[in-house]
Amino acid sequence: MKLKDVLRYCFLLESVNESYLNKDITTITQDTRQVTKGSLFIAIEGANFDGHSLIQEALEKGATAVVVERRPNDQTMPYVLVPDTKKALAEIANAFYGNPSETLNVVGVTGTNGKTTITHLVDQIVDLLGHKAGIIGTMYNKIDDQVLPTINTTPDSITIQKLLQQMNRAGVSVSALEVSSHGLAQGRTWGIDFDIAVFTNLTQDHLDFHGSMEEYFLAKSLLFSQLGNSYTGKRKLAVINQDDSYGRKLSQMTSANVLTYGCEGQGDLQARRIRIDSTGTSFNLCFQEVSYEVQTMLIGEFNVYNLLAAIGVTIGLGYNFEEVLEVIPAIKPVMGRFQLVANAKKVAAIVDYAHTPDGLENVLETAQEIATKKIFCVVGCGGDRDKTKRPLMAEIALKYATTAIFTTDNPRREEPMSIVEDMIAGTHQDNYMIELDRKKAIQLAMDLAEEGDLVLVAGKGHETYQITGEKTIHFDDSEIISEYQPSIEVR
Ligand SMILES: CC(=O)N[C@H]1[C@@H](OP(=O)(O)OP(=O)(O)OC[C@H]2O[C@@H](n3ccc(=O)[nH]c3=O)[C@H](O)[C@@H]2O)O[C@H](CO)[C@@H](O)[C@@H]1O[C@H](C)C(=O)N[C@@H](C)C(=O)N[C@H](CCC(=O)O)C(=O)O
Ligand SMILES: Nc1ncnc2c1ncn2[C@@H]1O[C@H](COP(=O)(O)OP(=O)(O)OP(=O)(O)O)[C@@H](O)[C@H]1O
Ligand SMILES: N[C@H](CCC[C@H](N)C(=O)O)C(=O)O
Ligand SMILES: [Mg+2]
Repeated sequence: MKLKDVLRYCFLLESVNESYLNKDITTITQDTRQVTKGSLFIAIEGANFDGHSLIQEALEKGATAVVVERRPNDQTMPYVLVPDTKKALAEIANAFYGNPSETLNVVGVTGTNGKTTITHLVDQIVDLLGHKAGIIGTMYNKIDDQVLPTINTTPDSITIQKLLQQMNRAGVSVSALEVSSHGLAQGRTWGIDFDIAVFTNLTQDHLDFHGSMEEYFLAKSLLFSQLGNSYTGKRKLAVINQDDSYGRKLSQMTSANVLTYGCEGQGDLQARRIRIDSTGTSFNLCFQEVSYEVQTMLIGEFNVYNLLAAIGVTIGLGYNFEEVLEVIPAIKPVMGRFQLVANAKKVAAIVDYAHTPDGLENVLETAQEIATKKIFCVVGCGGDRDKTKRPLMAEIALKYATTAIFTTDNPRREEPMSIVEDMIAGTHQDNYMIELDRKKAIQLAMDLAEEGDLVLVAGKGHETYQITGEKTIHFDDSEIISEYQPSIEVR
């Protein structure tokens, strides 16, 4: 593709001369390590590196031109000056991969908790109705049945646009994207023509990155500014949790049409009479003054919210409402989200990805509804992440659990014991134990649990690894539970 075509969606402050604009671009990249002959290199200022300091290296490796937001000292080099290279990266990726979101139905899901669950619910509904779906998110990226590994929940713009192009080529009709606040703040989703945007909730997380809840909310709200309105010919819909105060604010802020949902008596889609047991959840769904009985294998009120959001998305997609309701009982729970794991002790053992105060509270509330006796909660907090959520998570564990066992999550570059110390700092309760070895902590909870008790292992859900320092080892909470053998003697 010619450079001028690659740049067609960009706002250029200064461009290289005509002869360069007609040169062929073989690849686009923001990483000098991936530059080959004919690449277009886009300089990004990141947390560790400033790509602008690497433009000479990119040219030496054969880049045809570089895209910058600061004019280089050597103005004879082939450069393109733009106001914002992160935005330009997204626009360039969009052009290079053929503007795939124009033809795909793209659903963006944002909020503190529920993104992975909702994208998987949408994926399953679309699939059960006989269409092809794709996912970009925390656990993996998925193009119809093809599963690809991922690093970020919301990848960089080039990866996203490439995946969307592959989805288009594979005949996917609906692509469900998890849109993280980091992704929004770093402009990874600019250039995507979203059709539907979902807001789940906003509670404390990532304050290390955003600084305050206001900034965090502002980042989340960018998805809804980007959604635009319906005057472009495409149907645009914002699906918003009406029970969340930030959700109510967003409804006022977006220029798109809004469909609200909730469980507290407000919203276009409402769940009433929610009943929860260890096999699933049932509720009455009220929509346009008609009430429908819904049954799902998913457990917990928080999952009712997730299901309402997914149903809202299908309304936005124009699917037949009754047909959607018919497939709901067939939807399978999402891996690592209130996942019941069979075990030799025959106790209710649950693995869940709750890694925020609100997530943990929701899950423990649900646990309380199905537990008949004691609750043991194994939980830790991630290293190199928001420290202020640590004591809040410990407090919640201590409030709901008979005994909490504090352990490691992914300590990353932090000292495991100091993370636990942050968790218990200030607590006056003593119903906890500390076992830093997560495997031993899970086994300890299983040892202590008796018939009728419940063990909740929180924080890592589907993860199959543990990161300590620079080392990543295989680690799987559910594997430890299912392989657990009761010892004769209780430790
Ligand atoms: C702090 C953060 O968000 N970092 C993200 C960011 O990387 P960065 O800013 O550190 O980049 P950098 O290393 O400073 O490099 C700057 C630029 O120089 C380039 N470079 C660098 C070195 C070199 O030799 N040559 C070169 O060209 C890089 O390619 C880059 O373009 O941009 C990268 C590309 O988009 C991301 O992969 C990376 O995510 C890291 C891995 C990460 O852990 N991020 C987490 C915090 C995150 O984003 N999490 C959210 C989910 C959160 C949630 O639960 O909601 C997510 O969406 O994953
Ligand atoms: N709607 C919800 N409201 C509150 N808590 C929820 C909700 N849905 C899920 N949770 C809790 O949050 C955890 C994470 O859920 P999920 O993976 O769907 O969220 P996410 O937004 O994708 O998280 P991440 O930001 O890590 O990608 C679940 O394991 C559960 O404990
Ligand atoms: N997307 C979240 C996931 C946290 C999961 C938890 N297990 C941890 O490692 O802290 C984050 O990166 O903050
Ligand atoms: Mg997720």
